[in-house]
Amino acid sequence: MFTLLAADKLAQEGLDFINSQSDATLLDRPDLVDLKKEKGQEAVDEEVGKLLAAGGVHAMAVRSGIKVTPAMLENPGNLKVIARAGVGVDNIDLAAATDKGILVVNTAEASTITTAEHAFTLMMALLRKVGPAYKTMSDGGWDRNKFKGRQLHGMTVGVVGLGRIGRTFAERALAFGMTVVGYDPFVNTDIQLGSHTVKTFRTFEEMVPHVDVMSFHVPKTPETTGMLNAETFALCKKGVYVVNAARGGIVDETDIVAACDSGQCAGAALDVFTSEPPAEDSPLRTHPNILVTPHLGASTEEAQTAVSVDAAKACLSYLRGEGISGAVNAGGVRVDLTDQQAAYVSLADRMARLISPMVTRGVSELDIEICGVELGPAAGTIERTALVGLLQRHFDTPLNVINVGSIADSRDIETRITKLDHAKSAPTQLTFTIHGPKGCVDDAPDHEADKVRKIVGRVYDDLQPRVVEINGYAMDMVPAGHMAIIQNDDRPGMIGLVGSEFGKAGVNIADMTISRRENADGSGATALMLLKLDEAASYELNDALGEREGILKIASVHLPEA
Ligand SMILES: NC(=O)C1=CN([C@@H]2O[C@H](COP(=O)(O)OP(=O)(O)OC[C@H]3O[C@@H](n4cnc5c(N)ncnc54)[C@H](O)[C@@H]3O)[C@@H](O)[C@H]2O)C=CC1
Ligand SMILES: O=C(O)C(=O)COP(=O)(O)O
Repeated sequence: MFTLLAADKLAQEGLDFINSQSDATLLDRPDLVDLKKEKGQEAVDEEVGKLLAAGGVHAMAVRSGIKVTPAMLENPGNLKVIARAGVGVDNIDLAAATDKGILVVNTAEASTITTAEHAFTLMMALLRKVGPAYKTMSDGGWDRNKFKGRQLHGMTVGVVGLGRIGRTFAERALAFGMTVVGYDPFVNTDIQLGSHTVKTFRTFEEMVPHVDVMSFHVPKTPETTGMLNAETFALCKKGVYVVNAARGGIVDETDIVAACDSGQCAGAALDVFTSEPPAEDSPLRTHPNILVTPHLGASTEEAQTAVSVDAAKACLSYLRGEGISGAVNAGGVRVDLTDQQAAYVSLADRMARLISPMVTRGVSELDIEICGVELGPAAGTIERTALVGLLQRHFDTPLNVINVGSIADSRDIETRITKLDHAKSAPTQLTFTIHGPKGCVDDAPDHEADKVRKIVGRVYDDLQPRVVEINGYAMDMVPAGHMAIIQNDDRPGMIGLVGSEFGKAGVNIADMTISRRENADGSGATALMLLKLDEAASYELNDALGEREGILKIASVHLPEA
């Protein structure tokens, strides 16, 4: 049974969806938003932190009403996924979630039109002074001269951020006869919207002198924070209009008041604020040329229903292992794999775990060679699964496919993937080559092949995983259950010696494969035994065997049953 904590005010339809699922229960806590307003975020951290630590929450859905902080996620219990029922994840500490292996998803598509419509509404209302005109009338007045506005048709609007909402806004502006230009550092050409070309500028500073109105549709990042400020205002046409329905602080809140006071800015419409709600005495609330709405961009029946249902579905689908949609912090990982791809992901896990005890000197590079085009879509998943299998033995922190990428990055462990097409000589297979710390070679490798750790695996038609080579020793064994890897001198009596040590310890050997590798200098050969055991080999047994003459290395692992 999965429990979803709705930690914000989510539309009923998403909650109903959870309640309609036989494997899910709902913990609906819209009061957390009020708790934040009354007692602050720390109180929310404590309350949610307690719920999570108790272990009964598997998924959590939020909007922008509360923050998801490192303190809240200190002990996340069984929390596996956080869904942002909406777009912006700036209220979620992604690094903390990633470190704890928690998937973060958003519902990016569902509120695009609604938010673009709100930004457009703000632009129209701003230029026609709808806000102050309404206020005058509701106060009993009537003034037709004071509220003369401006016409959109013929104006140039600069769209900052040409993603989903920016483009949707731009299409509407074009329909109103505006000239649309844009700035987005990740869009490198002019863009075509219907029969119109939207000219894009290479820098924000280059664009601003050309526009009568600008509208922001960018995420809040260090680069976008304060991008419209006193300096960039000075580059604008006098009397520019500004719309911000993206995030508070992208337009500097002090500088916009000053620009509205000086007339450099003819008016601003703001839906979002650095701190929400802004202070009661904030000049943003009362400035005659500033129109404000309380973060209503995504607030329509249609969008809220869609984001709530999408968030609920995304959580359950991930928890059930059916798929990942809208992942913000799990690049490349997929669970919607074909049977064959899934079998190779499982093989990657087994190969990495099997070789892991032989990786005693550390890892600087992992080369993954994927042979077989059909495995291409699973490459990211294979990569992360392999990293988890390789590193987990050496880490106390629980690793998984979500957090392993950032942990590997933080330790400068480089992964390279080579994808190869089939050739007669190379069947569908995975090869992992693990390099020790840079500049470090095996203490005294007897063989060139021992400078690195290398393992090759395949999956046959029966979808069973097979290991077919370890460091130049050819073999064919299903890696499953309790296993021991023993490297020894290739001379008579070694099998008996190994058998008798296991016998003495009362551990039954269920299966065994032995492979011989000639020494490079022709001085003889070594062998690798791969043993399947009915139970785990104890440390004492490994130690005793390791002491015996002719035994070069021994390692044991426990893998899932096949
Ligand atoms: N007011 C509200 O209620 C809502 C606000 N939003 C805000 O709108 C933002 C945009 O949403 P979408 O269009 O769905 O996201 P998106 O990811 O489709 O588009 C964002 C665009 O910004 C661009 N960008 C990134 N850094 C930039 C920079 N330094 N300068 C210029 N462009 C830059 C990206 O390349 C991308 O094309 C969200 O991040 C969110 O903060 C979203 C929904 C509702
Ligand atoms: O989706 C977004 O990014 C929004 O800003 C909407 O926020 P909300 O869910 O209405 O609190």
